[in-house]
Amino acid sequence: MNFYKSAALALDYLDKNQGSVKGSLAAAGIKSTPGEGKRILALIIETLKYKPILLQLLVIVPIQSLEKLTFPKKSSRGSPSSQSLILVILHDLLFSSKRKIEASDLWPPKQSILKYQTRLKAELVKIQIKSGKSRITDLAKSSSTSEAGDLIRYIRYNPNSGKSLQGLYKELERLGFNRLQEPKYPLGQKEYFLDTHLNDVLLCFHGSTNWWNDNDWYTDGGIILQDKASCMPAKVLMWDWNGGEGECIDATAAPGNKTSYVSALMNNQGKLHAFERSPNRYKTLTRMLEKAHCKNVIAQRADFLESDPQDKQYKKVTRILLDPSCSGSGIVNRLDYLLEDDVEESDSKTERLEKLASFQLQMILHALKFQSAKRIVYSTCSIHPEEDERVVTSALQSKVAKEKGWKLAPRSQVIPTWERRGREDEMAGDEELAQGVIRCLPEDRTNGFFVSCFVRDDPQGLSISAPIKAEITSTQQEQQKRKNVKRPREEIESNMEDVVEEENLMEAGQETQIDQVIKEKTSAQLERNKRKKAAQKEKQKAKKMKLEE
Ligand SMILES: C[S@@+](CC[C@H](N)C(=O)[O-])C[C@H]1O[C@@H](n2cnc3c(N)ncnc32)[C@H](O)[C@@H]1O
Repeated sequence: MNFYKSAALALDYLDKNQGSVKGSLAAAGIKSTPGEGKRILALIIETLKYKPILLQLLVIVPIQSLEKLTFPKKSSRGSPSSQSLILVILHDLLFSSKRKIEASDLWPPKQSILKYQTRLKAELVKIQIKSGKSRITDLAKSSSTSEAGDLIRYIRYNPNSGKSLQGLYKELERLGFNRLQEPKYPLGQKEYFLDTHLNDVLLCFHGSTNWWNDNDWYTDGGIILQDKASCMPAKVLMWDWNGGEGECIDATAAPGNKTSYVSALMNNQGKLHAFERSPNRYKTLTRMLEKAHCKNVIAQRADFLESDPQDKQYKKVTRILLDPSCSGSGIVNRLDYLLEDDVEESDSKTERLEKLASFQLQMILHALKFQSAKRIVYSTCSIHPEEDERVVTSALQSKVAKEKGWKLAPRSQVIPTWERRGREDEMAGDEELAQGVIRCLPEDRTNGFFVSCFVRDDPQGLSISAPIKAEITSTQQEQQKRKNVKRPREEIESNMEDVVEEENLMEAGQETQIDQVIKEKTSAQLERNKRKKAAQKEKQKAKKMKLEE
């Protein structure tokens, strides 16, 4: 295979699964000689360094739509996506030492791209001048979000504080800040703009800014430091909310940034039930809610899985936020994770992901049972499909989801203007489902993140079938059993604090309807693992035999 195609395939794999560059070659099924392998690796790493600039160029010169025949929207099986192929070829044309595409002049992708080379080079020079770089290769560094100039610090305005947004603008004016009407990257030290997806509440500043230190706006809870992606679940949850609708639950609340945002979107009125299981984190939650002036939150140190969905106190709950513990793989420092060799790690990593996925599914299935719920947002700060699309797909296929009429909200209700959507091939090839969910990656200037939203029309009008009734009555027994089960899990929470805690996951022999779904999923995953291990062993054996020859 042409080495551009191999590199593009590996890029596709990385975009979908993350992991190390080295691992991506093998995982994408790319066979190469050692020399070739090194060349492909170098091309992938270099392309990733320049990817934001290359994407910027492709907005100005949209090669894929200009050359649809060469670069189709859907690539054939075993071929790389057109975007990745364009990226690796463009890299060589614009940034490699020879500044040329190393392929036959008759190769159609080369011919198509060369048609635009004059324009591409001119636009690149414009970007270079605008960013004040003396050499084109310096653009690689400035495109990295690890450089403060391109990093954005997000500030959420908190209306619960009683302070006005106009007051915040005034304060910023006093401090010498200039509000821009449009996003700009990199931002100047004294510039800011309103985020285009959460425009009325999220302010974007230069990465090195820290004007809030010792400022009353921060100490009085008028602003909250919160990553953009972490604001999305609350925004999606409260879509089309009107105060008279009912109450809300935040099932996994600490440290509480999403809770306080939901509270603000409820105008600090009505009731928001917040669960937090860990005693220490519960303390943090209550401190945080106090600082954020939340008056409508009823916080309890309790396990959400032990709550009774039929309990009278939750009768009015129509919306549930579910942001459970996850691997935290979305919280990454750009390219660092790509360079590590993770072969040794992969087995325990898979196991850990499986445990997390089972727990996450269990949480969703429990939330789906709440009698009046009609909107449930499930989010993670993970970039692994195992914790994201696959968990959502399993939940949709569950008995409780089917019987209670749950489906996935359409894109129009889930921040439709956000471009990066779900991975279709991780959702049974269903484009509509994939469009309904949101993914964020560090190159979007956010943490890696995932947001999905389950909806149903009229929970009150649904008649509860006999098997579901039985499931409901067994819930309390399940809850009692769970209290005695010890389950290990590592957790990294959404705002960059690492927390390792022991927790109950599952214990053999306690089979409920929920556990059955989880078990099915887990055994399929274990089977896959077994096959992978056997293949690895075979490979090692073959290698050893070769050496002995
Ligand atoms: C990812 S963090 C939530 C972050 C939070 N939503 C925020 O934005 O600030 C997950 C939290 O859920 C809590 N948790 C995990 N399982 C739980 C359960 N079964 N019931 C209640 N809380 C749980 C963990 O202790 C942890 O504090």
